[in-house]
Amino acid sequence: MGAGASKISNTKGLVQQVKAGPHKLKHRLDDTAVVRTNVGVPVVALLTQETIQHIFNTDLVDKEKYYLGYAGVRDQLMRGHCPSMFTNGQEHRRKKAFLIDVLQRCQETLPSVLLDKILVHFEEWSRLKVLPDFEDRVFFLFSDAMTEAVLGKKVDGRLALTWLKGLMKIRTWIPMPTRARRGSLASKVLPDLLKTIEESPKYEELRRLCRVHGIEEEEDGIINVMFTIIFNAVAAIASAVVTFTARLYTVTESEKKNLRKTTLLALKKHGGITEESLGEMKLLESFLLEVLRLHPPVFDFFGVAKQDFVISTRKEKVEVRRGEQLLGSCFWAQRDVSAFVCPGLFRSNRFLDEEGGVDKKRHLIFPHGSLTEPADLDSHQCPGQDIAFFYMKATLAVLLSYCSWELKAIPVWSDKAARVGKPDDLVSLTWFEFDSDKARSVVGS
Ligand code: HEM
Repeated sequence: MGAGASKISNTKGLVQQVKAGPHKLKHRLDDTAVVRTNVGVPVVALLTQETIQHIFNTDLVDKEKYYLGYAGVRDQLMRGHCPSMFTNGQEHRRKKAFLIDVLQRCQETLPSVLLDKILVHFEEWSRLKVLPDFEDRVFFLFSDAMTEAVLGKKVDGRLALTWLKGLMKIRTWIPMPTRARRGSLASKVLPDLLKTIEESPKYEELRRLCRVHGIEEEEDGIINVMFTIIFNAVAAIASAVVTFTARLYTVTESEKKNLRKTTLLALKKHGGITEESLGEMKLLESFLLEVLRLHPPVFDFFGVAKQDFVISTRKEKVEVRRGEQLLGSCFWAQRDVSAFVCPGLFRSNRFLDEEGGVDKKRHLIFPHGSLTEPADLDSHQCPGQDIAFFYMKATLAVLLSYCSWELKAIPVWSDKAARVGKPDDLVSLTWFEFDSDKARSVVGS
C-alpha cells in the first residue's frame, strides 16, 4: 500500500530526507506509484510517469509562495517580491510573460557573448592548471555570459554566487548556523548586486518591459530577472555541466573517444559553433539528456492541492485532500521502467534517433513538464530550455574538442538533493589544459 497515512514527525522526516533523499520514497525495485510520507513536511509523493502528471496540472495544484515543500527562499533576499515560479494565476502569467520577453530579447547577442566567455574562462583555467574550485568556476563562466547577455554588462560572479548560496532556508526548528551565516552574507551583497543591475545598459529597457507587462512595481520585475538569471538559469546549467564532466569519467575510453570525435567533426564541418553544428552533435545531446535523466538538477517538484481529488493507479485509488502538499519525484519518474529500459543504467546513446530517442524524450520531465512540449503561461514549465541547451552544448563541445583534464576523485552519486544532480563530493580538477589557438581558429568570436 503506497499512500497510507504517515505519522512520522516533520523533524524525523527531514532527517531521513537529508540522509536518504529520493531513496527514502521507495526502493529502486518497488513499483510504488504514490506514497504518503514525510520529507520535513507531510506529502503525497508521486513517483511514476503517470502519477507525476498531477503536479503539472494547475487546475488541481497551486504553488506555495516562497516554498518548495521543506525548503524555501528567504523573502528578504528578494526584497519581499515573489519569483514567478512560486506564484499562481494572473500574477504568474504576468511575470512569466515578462521573463519570456526579456529572454527573447537577448537571443541575438547570446551566442557571441557565450563564445567570448568560454574562450576567456578556459584560457584562465588553463593558466591556473589546478582547479580545486571547478564547480564555482563553471558557475562564474555561465554567470558572466548570462548576465552580460541579459543586462548588457556582466555582474561580478562572486556576488551572484554569494547571494545564491544564502538563498535557501529549511523549514525546521533545528539550528542551522552555516545556512544562517550564508543568509546574512547574501543580505550583505544584495545592495551591490542590485546596484550593478541598476547601472547596467539594459536597465531602462527592463523597466519599460515591466510597464508593458503590467508589473506595477519595477523592483519586482528586476528582482524576478535577477532570480531567473542566477537561480533558474545559471545554477541549473552549471550543475548539469559539472555533472556531465563527472559522468564522462564513468564511461569507457572508446565511448569518450567517439563522443570527442563526432563533436569535433561537427564543429569542423560547420566552421564552429552554429545551429547546424550543434544540431549534428547527436551523441553529445544524447549523453547530456541521459545526464539530465539520471541526475536532474531538481529532484522534487512541490505544490499544494487546490481541491480534493483522486489519483487512480493500477493498484489503488488515492484520495488527496485540499491543502495537502504534493511532491512530484522527477528522480523516480525519470527512472520509471514503463518509459525507460534498464532505467538505473547510464546509457549515453539512449536518446539517439536510431535508439528511439525521439519518443523517449517526451518522458523527460526535468523542465517541470515534458521536454517535448513547449512551456506556456498556464504551466510552471521551464521556458529556458532552448537557451539552456545552447549554453550547455556549446560549452561542452569546446571542452570535449579542445580541452583535457583530470578529476581529483572518482565521482560517486548517492543522490543528495542538495547537490542538484552533482556527485556527492565537490568536483575538482587536478589539471586542466586548453588548446586555445586551435579553439580560436574554429570557434573564435
Ligand atoms: C538544464 C537546465 C535547466 C533545468 C533543468 C531547469 C529546470 C526548471 C524547473 C524544474 C523549473 C520549475 C521549478 C518549479 O516550479 O518548481 C524551471 C522554471 C523556470 N526556469 Fe528553468 N531550468 C533550466 C534552465 C533554465 C534557463 C537557462 C533559464 C533561462 C534562461 C530558465 C528559466 C526558468 C524560468 C523563468 C522558470 C520559471 C517558470 C515559471 O515561472 O513558470 N531555466 N526550470
